[in-house]
Amino acid sequence: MIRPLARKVPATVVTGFLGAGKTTLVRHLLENAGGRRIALIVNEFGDVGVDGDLLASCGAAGCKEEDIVELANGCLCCTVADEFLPTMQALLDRPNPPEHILIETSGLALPKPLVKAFQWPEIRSRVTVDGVVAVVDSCAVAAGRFADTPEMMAQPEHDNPLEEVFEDQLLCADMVLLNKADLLDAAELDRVQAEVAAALRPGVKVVRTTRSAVDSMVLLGLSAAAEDDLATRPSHHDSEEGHDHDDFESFAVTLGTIADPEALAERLTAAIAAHDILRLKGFLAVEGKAARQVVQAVGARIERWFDRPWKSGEEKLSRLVVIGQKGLDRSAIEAIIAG
Ligand SMILES: Nc1nc2c(ncn2[C@@H]2O[C@H](COP(=O)(O)OP(=O)(O)OP(=O)(O)O)[C@@H](O)[C@H]2O)c(=O)[nH]1
Repeated sequence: MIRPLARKVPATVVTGFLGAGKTTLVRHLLENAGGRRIALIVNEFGDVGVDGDLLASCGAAGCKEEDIVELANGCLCCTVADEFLPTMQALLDRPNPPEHILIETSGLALPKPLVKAFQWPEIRSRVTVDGVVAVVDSCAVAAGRFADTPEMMAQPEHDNPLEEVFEDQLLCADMVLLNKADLLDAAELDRVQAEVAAALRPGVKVVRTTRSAVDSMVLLGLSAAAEDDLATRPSHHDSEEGHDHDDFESFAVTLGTIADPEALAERLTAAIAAHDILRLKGFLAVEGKAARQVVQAVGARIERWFDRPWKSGEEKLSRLVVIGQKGLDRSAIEAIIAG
């Protein structure tokens, strides 16, 4: 009897700048998996694993803790050989392998080196990149977050690290979500769409979303085989062997139990306004509360909610990760946050 060739396991790479809505998308996909067994690989910038932790506690039927793998050591696009390939192999070798693999990259990762890793002989015959999905913070684009400042324009050969990362993510995409559509009006969204479309390969589908809500059947079935057409996906870093993230930095702020979370939120707002903080996120232990509070800040916008009770034996600590471009004044930011 001739056995049919085993179908390759599709993998979706979720890219997008810091705070665009990648974890929100992953959660939406897991909640709408339609019974599919999905494994998730999460990589974050900064040493506090907020995304994986949030997903592990989301309680969605398609989201089992053992199916979430966190790759914490640095950037996924730079550690493919040491971290990513063994992780993929281990997932594929499971007695009950996943039917789809989702990879949430850090907001500062370049997707192309990761897609390239799918050409490695060890995994090439077993898994394919079904699609690269770029989540865009439409609000940040509208605010000119990725555009050159007049000072940058004044320099003849200027680099804008934010713009380069953002463009690399768009240039590699098979599908783009113009997310946070709820925060803009139609005319602003039209402008954002025109700006984003200029950086896309021909034929890439653009969808406007709020809270990354998109049809999971469409998004998890793009059949792009992206590893086979890398030449059509240019990158600012094509001529480099690897790339580093020297342009960006992060640090964690650890606080005890917070008596007045409102006052802390005001101090966070003040710190974000006074310093160029791109992203701030983490968990708070609030005095008198059995549940931990999630803090999510992207630019000036801060969201907070209680997600789950502290587990017994878990250290009740408040930890926030702060991410920005190189040169953040850590002690000044810590002083504002500490109050
Ligand atoms: N108003 C609004 N907020 C959104 C939307 N999508 C996500 N958010 C919020 O934006 C913040 C960041 O969302 P995440 O999904 O964590 O973003 P991310 O891309 O995973 O962030 P990093 O992993 O840190 O790069 C959270 O506070 C979300 O609740 C949206 O469509 N509209």
